[in-house]
Amino acid sequence: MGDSVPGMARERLAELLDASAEPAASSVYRKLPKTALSMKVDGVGPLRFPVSDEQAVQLRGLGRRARFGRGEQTLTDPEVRDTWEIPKKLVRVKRTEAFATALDGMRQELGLPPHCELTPELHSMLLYETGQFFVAHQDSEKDDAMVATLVVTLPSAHTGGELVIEHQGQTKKYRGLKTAVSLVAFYADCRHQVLPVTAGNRVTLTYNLLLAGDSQDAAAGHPLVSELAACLLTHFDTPVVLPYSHRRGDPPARLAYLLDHEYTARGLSWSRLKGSDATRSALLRVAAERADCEITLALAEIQETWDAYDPDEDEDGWYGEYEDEDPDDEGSGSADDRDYVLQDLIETSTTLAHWIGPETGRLEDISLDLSDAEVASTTPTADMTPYSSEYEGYMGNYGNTLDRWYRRAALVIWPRSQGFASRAEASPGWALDELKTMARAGKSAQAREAARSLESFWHAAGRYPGQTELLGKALEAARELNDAQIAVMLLRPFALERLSPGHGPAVAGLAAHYGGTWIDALLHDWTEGWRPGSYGLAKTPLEWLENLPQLCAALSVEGSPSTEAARRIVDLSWTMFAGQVGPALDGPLTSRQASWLTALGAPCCGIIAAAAWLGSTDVLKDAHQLARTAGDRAHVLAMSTLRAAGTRRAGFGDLAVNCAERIQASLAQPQRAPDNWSIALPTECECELCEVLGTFLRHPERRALDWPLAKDGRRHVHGRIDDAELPVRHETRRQGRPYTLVLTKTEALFERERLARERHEADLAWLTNEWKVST
Ligand SMILES: O=C(O)CCC(=O)C(=O)O
Ligand SMILES: [Fe+2]
Repeated sequence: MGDSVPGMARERLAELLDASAEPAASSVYRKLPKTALSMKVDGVGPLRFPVSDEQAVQLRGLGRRARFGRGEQTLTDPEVRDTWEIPKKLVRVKRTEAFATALDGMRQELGLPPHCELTPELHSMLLYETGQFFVAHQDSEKDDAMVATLVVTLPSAHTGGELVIEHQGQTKKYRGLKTAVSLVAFYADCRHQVLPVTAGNRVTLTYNLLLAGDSQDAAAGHPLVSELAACLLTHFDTPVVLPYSHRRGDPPARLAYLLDHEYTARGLSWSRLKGSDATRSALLRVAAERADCEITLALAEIQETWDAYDPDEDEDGWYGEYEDEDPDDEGSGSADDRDYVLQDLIETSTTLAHWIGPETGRLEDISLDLSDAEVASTTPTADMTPYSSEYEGYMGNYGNTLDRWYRRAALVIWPRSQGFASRAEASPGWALDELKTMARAGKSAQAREAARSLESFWHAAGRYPGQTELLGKALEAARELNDAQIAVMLLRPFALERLSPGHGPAVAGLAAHYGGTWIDALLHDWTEGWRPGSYGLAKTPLEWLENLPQLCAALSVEGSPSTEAARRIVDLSWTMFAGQVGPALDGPLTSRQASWLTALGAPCCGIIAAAAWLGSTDVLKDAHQLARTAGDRAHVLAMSTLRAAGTRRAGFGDLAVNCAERIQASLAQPQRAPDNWSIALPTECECELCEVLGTFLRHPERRALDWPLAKDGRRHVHGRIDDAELPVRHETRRQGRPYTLVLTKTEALFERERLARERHEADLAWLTNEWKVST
């Protein structure tokens, strides 16, 4: 089977389930000789077939107006139901073998498996005289086992009185006979009615048909089961074709078969599956069992991205030229999802978000991304109704796209032999607990083998939600498994910035157990994402750096390898921080730079405090070096670091002194003369335009410049002024060709310098008070 075509088994399975969904028939008919049944009614005696007018009159004498149910009530209303009901206790029916045989044939035609049996339970005997009827209704299921109704029409001369049965838009009509018994059985969800009798009398017996045998077992004998099981075996035995290559990978780890009805997380349960889902699930459960697989119910989040367009959109409207000052029009449409024309499906992503825990039987949150090779469905997702959608105008990568989000229930199936790995991928926290429990119970070899089975996907563990808790569990399991290699495998996917002070004792324990070299290698792996080119100073590491002192304190067990680990963590943190910040300290201070550097104060303070506490002199030396970098940016960083530290503290002394000196030097500079309008342009560009701009800006008296300049030139000059946040207003006078760029120096030039002096004075006073810096 290893060389089957990938994906074929999945498609076949979906086709088979498509065919299975509809029972062979929803109502079935049999005609029997009048000898198939004999009856006696107390007060009338044995009935003779066809039922004569005289016996009909006698029956009517015993009858009472038939009731019908509506909600909780039982009512009589001749507008709804006009028929006589003969009290059941007066009625004796004897059914022959022929009757039983007919019923078994009907069972089969209704699509119920052979090991199941339909047991008729007499519900009522009814007499419809000329003109009587029963309007359309659905029978209530009076018994949990009731699946259908059987109507037996006794032989009698009559016209009209047809039994009309509807199901899924189809209508069937059955009529009674004068000389034979007719049987009609129909599923309980069929609507049906009795048309008015136009002549004679119609006499019927109605039965509840009870299904014996488990409804899940009901699928056991189904002819499709063995083929479905074969599809599963092939699916789990056929290597997938890897995307973007023609190489074969491993066979799929699981199969998720998407169901057709909607379910809420709360409403998801085997016993409440709707319509065709119930039939298909019952079949797949039996097939999974036969193929030695495990199966559970899950909820999937699906996102489809379609290449789409809006038929109403005027094409020029999107791409028309616009002047540089005009705001860029947002391309997102607001029209209804169904107004767009779908072209190609670009991408689908399917994630399982919840499932019924295979062991607990309770709904659990999980997060498992499925590959296309792991998903099958009979109804394509595009035929369902999305719960949300979003249209995006031209973005560069594709043309216009329409994203749609759906929620679908799914049956998730995996080979029992891979049960641990398969479940671990969906809920890694469960897996880690399980490993710990196994190891603690003395089943070390088994636990290690189970842990090794995670290797192929465990690298993704660092992306699961709830990292702090998960890392805590991984640290525990890594210790219990008592195997240095497996421990690294379990821990490697996490990142250093996931480590919180709460993890300290566990890490200290691991370092003591597996040794300094081991923990060093792990820390190296954990900072993979910190190296240049990975990502900038994202939010999490910044906050994490603030808490470094607490983490180091938690790690520092006297003279143990974990104190070394703490030092190493501080080293790595400083290298990352300095690598990111150092090169950015050069250049003018804009408001954007200032707020970025201000936010870096607390993280920088975290590193210095931790380094001071651990006595990491190299880090401290380096930090002070960085803070002494020339320019306003380094000063802002140094000041905000001191502000974060709050008051005089070990490790920060040099920094405070250095800041104070810098401020004093700045305040010693003469103030700007009130008529000096000279502004420096940062030297970043040496083009001709910037030369003109620079000359104008430097000029101590000139305040305004009228500059005829074409669009591209104007845009460049705007850019320079805005980027450096210069106190210069720029406007375009739209007259003549080219337009004229009008530049005007503003009063902000003086105001800013005044504010800067004030800030310096305040900072100096604070440094003198809090840090005891002598001035
Ligand atoms: O008399 C019949 O044919 C059907 C009666 C019926 O629908 C009922 O009793 O619910
Ligand atoms: Fe009925």
